[in-house]
Amino acid sequence: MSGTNTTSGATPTHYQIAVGSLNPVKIDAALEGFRSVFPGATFSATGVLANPGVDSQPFLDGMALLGAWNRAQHVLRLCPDADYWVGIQGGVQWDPYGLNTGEGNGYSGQLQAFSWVVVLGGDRGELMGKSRTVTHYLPSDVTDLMRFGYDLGSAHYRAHRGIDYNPTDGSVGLLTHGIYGREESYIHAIIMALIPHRNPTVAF
Ligand SMILES: O=c1[nH]c(=O)c2ncn([C@@H]3O[C@H](COP(=O)(O)OP(=O)(O)OP(=O)(O)O)[C@@H](O)[C@H]3O)c2[nH]1
Repeated sequence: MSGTNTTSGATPTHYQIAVGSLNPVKIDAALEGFRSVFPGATFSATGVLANPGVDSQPFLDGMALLGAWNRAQHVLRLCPDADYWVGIQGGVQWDPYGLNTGEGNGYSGQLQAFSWVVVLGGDRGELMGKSRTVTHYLPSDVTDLMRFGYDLGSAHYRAHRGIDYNPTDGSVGLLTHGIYGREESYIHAIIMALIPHRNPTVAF
């Protein structure tokens, strides 16, 4: 923590956020999320290469959560002087519900896409908040490519021959025609993951 707490016009408290990624979308989203939850403070965010410890495109909800947690833990070790440590990990999962087939077989053949966010705080990262972004379903051509090992970004790029695919907006930005971008999805999940930090006397 590198500022002074204030009640009367003095410098607002400044906090350092360490984000376990070099991806500017994730770093900017973390900054924006913290600023909206703690409007009386100032923040700066640094991206650090962190090891997710899972596949680059995990195919399971729990593995994406583990990736986000591993990133946050790694950046905590790399940047112990920061005030908050953030891990964000994208993932996909086969939709387990099968409603589109009507067969009740528990498997729809559709892929869901989402990301997990983990935010650590406290003196040694002992306070944890986590949340998942919104979920969207992937087109079948993208899904087919992912069956063959393409990650989400590359599958979109190949399915659309690069046209319209912009990694900053991501899959969600392309499919919503820009109404809802990747950064926005991360910001909303950061805000949710900050609930325990915003309510530090409440047990979760
Ligand atoms: O959360 C997402 N929302 C989207 O709309 C989206 N569109 C594409 N991707 C891709 O999902 C993969 C794993 O994501 P990811 O968390 O590993 O991110 P990343 O590889 O971009 O960054 P990083 O690993 O350097 O931190 C990467 O291939 C991303 O390009 C998205 N992820």
